[in-house]
Amino acid sequence: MSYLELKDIHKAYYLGKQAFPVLNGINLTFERGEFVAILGESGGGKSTLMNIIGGLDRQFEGQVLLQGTALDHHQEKQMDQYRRETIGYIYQSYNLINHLSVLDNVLISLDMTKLNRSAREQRAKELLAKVGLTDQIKKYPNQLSGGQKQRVAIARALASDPQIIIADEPTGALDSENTADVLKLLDQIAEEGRLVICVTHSEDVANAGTRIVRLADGQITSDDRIKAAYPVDENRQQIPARKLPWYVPMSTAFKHLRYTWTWNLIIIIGTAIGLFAVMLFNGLGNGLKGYINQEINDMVNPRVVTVSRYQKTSQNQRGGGAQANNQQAAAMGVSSTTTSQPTFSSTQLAQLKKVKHVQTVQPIISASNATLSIGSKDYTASTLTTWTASNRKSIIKAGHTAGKNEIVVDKDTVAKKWSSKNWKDLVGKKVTVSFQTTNASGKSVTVKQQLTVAGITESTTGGAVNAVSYATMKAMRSSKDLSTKPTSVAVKVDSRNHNDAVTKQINKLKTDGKRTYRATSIASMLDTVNTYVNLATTILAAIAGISLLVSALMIIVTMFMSVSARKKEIGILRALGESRGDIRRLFTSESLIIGVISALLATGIAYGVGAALNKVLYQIASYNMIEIHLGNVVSTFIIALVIALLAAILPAWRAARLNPIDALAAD
Ligand SMILES: Nc1ncnc2c1ncn2[C@@H]1O[C@H](COP(=O)(O)OP(=O)(O)OP(=O)(O)O)[C@@H](O)[C@H]1O
Repeated sequence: MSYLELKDIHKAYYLGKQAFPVLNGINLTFERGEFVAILGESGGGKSTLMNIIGGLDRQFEGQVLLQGTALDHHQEKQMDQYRRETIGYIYQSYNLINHLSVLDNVLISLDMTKLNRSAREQRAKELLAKVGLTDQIKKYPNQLSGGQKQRVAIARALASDPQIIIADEPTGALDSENTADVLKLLDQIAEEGRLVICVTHSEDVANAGTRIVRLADGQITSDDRIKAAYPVDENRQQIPARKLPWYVPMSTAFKHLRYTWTWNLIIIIGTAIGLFAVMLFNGLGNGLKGYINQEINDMVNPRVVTVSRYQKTSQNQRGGGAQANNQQAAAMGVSSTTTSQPTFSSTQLAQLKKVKHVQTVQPIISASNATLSIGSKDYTASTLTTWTASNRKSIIKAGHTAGKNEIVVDKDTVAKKWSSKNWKDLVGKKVTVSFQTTNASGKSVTVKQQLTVAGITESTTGGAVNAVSYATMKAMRSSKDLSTKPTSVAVKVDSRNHNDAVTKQINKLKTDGKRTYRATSIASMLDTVNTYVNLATTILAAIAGISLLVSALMIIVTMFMSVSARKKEIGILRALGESRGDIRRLFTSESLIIGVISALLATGIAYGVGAALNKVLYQIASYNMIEIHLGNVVSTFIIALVIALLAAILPAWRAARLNPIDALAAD
């Protein structure tokens, strides 16, 4: 049984339906320790035969047997393994990978062995020393002479310790001195017990071997042994091979990106700009939400739920926006209720107090369209209410909260109208408050009382706040024999988190099977505001995201260009034994690396620009308007990776589908 046997190999190329036969029944046997020269005219089919032996060509008839077992050229994985474990290639045009250093060119083959990292590096260095290139290992192929390149190729062919070395015109591009060196190396390789098959059309080269096979018209015309084959040490252990680990294509991709960094930098910057815009808009959305929430919380206590008696009005039935406005106003403690509204009994106040998580229950009485007369001038307070826990003290911009026979008045609609410059001076002035209401028997009654201005309020969320203490309101109404029962109630909850639960609970309370209360909380208003801010932010981010489409297209174009420019590399890697999956991983990794670097750059820019904008905006709003959260960063990375992955699919697929022989023939 021969080590390698070719049985009746036929091969024809087709142009359309027309066949051009190249090999017409080749029968040959080879043994290890031989240095076989296949000699023939140019175009005689030598390279075609080598591609069949090397497991690159699958379109032929006949059999290739390795140690008596026929190879199945249609089993892609089996052929990948065969090339990886058994074959080492040396080409006339060297076929080194330009973006890898001399050492890396050799290591790329060693990555498919089970040697550990340091052993792989040691072997690569030893092989490079053997071919006389110890000083050149850090250079790149374009920094070497032709002879040096071919020696790197020889070291690479030997790296994975293959039993068969196929050399296709290895000296075709070399001068006589380098030719002699290369032939000597090939002879040494055969002497080590390997099978060297060298294609040539030079008699001199052929004579350097142990056997000459002549090929003409697609057939063997002679087969002469000129020297005895070298003995083979059967006990010699071959270095075990393995599939390429997943991280190697990634590191090769990184090396390629580094080698072609200028072009890639442009793509990365382009992609990063789109990602940055998305991140910044999201950050702005967070900032705006935070700002609005803070502003509202500064003015209204979010732990307060405002409760009025439930009335089934025509507005309720329509569920119109006016009701929502009333509810919001009520939530701010600025109830627009009128005296004709139902009031709360003490039992009902007690019932509310008993609701779980309720801390205090504060009654409110409001009056509509009160007139505030200061000196000879009249001002209108659309609502005069009683001060409760729902009002933040921080809305008082001058003076203090209203005590007995005191009032706090709105800055814009009262104090500033009184004096636009010296509005603070209104504190301490006397004001006559009057409003009309109806008594128990339905008669119109005017309530009028002189009060002192205790403070001036400013609220930007719920309109004007004109308020007296509950005791003052009660006294004013008692003087006219009017009811002093509350028209609404401010319910303070033990924690903000229980706000919703309490609101729901109160709304569920029933008397005789009918709903009793309508509870509204500032939290629901904040929810509405947040929904709108989220919507606006998402729209802005989505518009910015359109630029990411351009980024994706840029990555696709780059990847396609990269595949076209690196066809030869793909062919070389396939010849070394890399699978289609490895090639796909190589280009996908490259795209993913572009995505990750773009996302990193975008994050850096976003934080930088965000900080700069915050500096400016802080002067205006005293708030850091750009708040980029970790979640925004994570989602940016996810977006970048998804884009990169999608952009890589087609180019990587195309690269993996390339026929290795066509790829190797690329310029
Ligand atoms: N992909 C192909 N499609 C069509 N014909 C091809 C193809 N590849 C090679 N041929 C033809 O097959 C024949 C054998 O080519 P091959 O490259 O095997 O010859 P060779 O002996 O190696 O030549 P050289 O010494 O010039 O490299 C040539 O006539 C060539 O034109």
